[in-house]
Formats: sequence, structure tokens, C-alpha cells
Amino acid sequence: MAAPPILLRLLFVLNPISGDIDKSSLEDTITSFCRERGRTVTFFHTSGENDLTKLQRHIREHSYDAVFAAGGDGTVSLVAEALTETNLPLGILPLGSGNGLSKDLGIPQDQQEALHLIWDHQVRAIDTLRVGGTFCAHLADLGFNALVVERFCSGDTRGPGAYVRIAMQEYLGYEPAHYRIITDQETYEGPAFMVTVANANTFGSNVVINPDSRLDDGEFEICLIEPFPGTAALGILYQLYTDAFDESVYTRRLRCRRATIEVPGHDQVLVQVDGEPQQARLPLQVTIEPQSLRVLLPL
Ligand SMILES: Nc1ncnc2c1ncn2[C@@H]1O[C@H](COP(=O)(O)OP(=O)(O)OP(=O)(O)O)[C@@H](O)[C@H]1O
Repeated sequence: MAAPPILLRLLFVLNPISGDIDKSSLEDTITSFCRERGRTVTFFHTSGENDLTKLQRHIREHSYDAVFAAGGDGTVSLVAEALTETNLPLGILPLGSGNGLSKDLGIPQDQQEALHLIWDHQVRAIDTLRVGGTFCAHLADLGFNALVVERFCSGDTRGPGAYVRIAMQEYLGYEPAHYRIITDQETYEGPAFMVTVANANTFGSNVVINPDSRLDDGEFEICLIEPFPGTAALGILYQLYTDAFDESVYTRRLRCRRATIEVPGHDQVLVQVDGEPQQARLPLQVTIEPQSLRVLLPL
């Protein structure tokens, strides 16, 4: 197999707020790391406003060999979407709260080790999704987790502790909605605690919502957790942390290439896509773009 081309001109997309991590010395670290090995590096800082349009324009107006996302899943998703109109590979420097996609891809969570991907890597093409038209590289969901993510994003603390605190507060009064899910394979109708549209496997919290599923198989999964009694909660949580999603009587997975999700009686729904909450119009269409994103992975 031919060696991948050497990546000389690199763009790093930095999210200054991701993961509540101090990034004051990050640019110097990356710059000296790259210079020592003859790479040139440019930085693009996200602002939280119109970043996709600005990044796409920047990439179009410059010549790069690869673009690294230095942030969490939201930043990775932003850069991944910007790259869909190019053939450039995505590198990930995990600097978020959860870093779910980078964990699923086996990318080192240590900064120095992740930077080695600049020269020691393989390139793999993975699938991406559109959920109600919104780009999704990792996971999207409706229901309980979407609500927790929304509360988390509107709060002023970003770490994992804040997420757990909000989840516990919301759990007690939570009312599951009723869904109708029509895929190219089957139809499901009933109430659900949460409905996850999964391109990948694992949330940044290490909850394995979609075990043993590949990121490049041209299919995605809809992972359902049906309403459960309080006495079953700990058991389900244990299964989610031990790759045992399918072993609960309250879970099921629909594997497909296309899906339409309806919430009867509603014309919009709260959905989180790659960690970003938004209101989406119903019915929600989910489509897949097989092997549409090239990613730098460890050898
Ligand atoms: N300069 C900025 N100021 C405020 N918000 C920003 C800025 N740049 C990006 N953002 C916001 O940061 C969010 C993405 O954060 P990201 O997902 O990368 O980190 P995280 O949430 O800490 O980590 P993870 O998603 O892995 O848990 C987006 O909502 C984006 O709008």
C-alpha cells in the first residue's frame, strides 16, 4: 500500500472555550512541535458565531494538506462539515469535555501523542450523517439526553461534573415522548426515554450507546431506551458502561440507511447533534453519506 502523502501545511482550528481547558500556551506548543519537523502551521480561532461559513471561506482561500480540530465534539463536527466540500483529512486534538468521536476513533487523548498524528498516521474514510439537515459525525439524540445537553450548554460550567448534576436534576420529573420511527427496514412506534441516532459508538461520558458498530459500514443505528421503572435505572446504567446495551429488556436498536422520525402531535422537537442542542422541524429525516470524511488515525 502506498504511504500517505506528507502533510506539510497544517491548519489548526482552536476553540478557546472547549472543555474549560486553559489553552494559553497551546499555540506555542503546536508551533514549535511543527517547526522542528518542517511543517507550517496556521491557527483559526472559533468565535461561536458563523464559524462554519468563516472556516469554509478560509479553507477555500488557502492551501492546506490537513486540518486539525483542537476542541471537543462540537469543534470536530464543525471542522468535519467544513471539510466535506474538500478532500482534506481531518486531524483531532481532543480538547473538549467529552471528546466522544476521538475516543471512538482510538485517537490518543494525550496532547503530545495526538500531535504525532501529523506524521505517523493512516487515513480512513468514515460515514457522516445529516439529521434534519444538520451535519453529524458522531451521535445525535432526542429525548432525555438532548434535554440534559441543552441545559448543560445554557449553563456556565462545562466539565463532566456539571453534566451529571443536571442529569440527576432532570431525571426525576422527566416525561418520555411517543415516537414513530420509519426506517428503510422497519417501523417502530411507542414511547422512549431517549432515541439516539448513532453513527459512532460511545458518548464522551464513556456510555456505550451503540456497541460493535463500524463508522464506515454505510449504515447507522437508532438506539432506543424505552421508559423503565426507577428500580431498573442502575442496571441500565451498568449495561451502558459495560458494552451491554442490547441485554436490557428496555433497549432496542434499529439498523438502517435512512429514517424518518415523527413525534405525533408535535411539529418540532429538541435534538442534540454532536453535542449541540437545537429545535428541529418534524418529521426529522436522517440520511447517511457513506465514507464521506477522511480522518487521520494512529497506525
Ligand atoms: N470563542 C467562542 N466563544 C464562545 N463559544 C464558542 C467559541 N468558539 C466556539 N464556541 C462554542 O463551543 C461549542 C463547541 O464546544 P466543543 O464541543 O468543542 O467543546 P465541549 O462542549 O467542551 O466538548 P465536548 O463536546 O467534547 O463535550 C459550540 O457551541 C460553539 O458555538
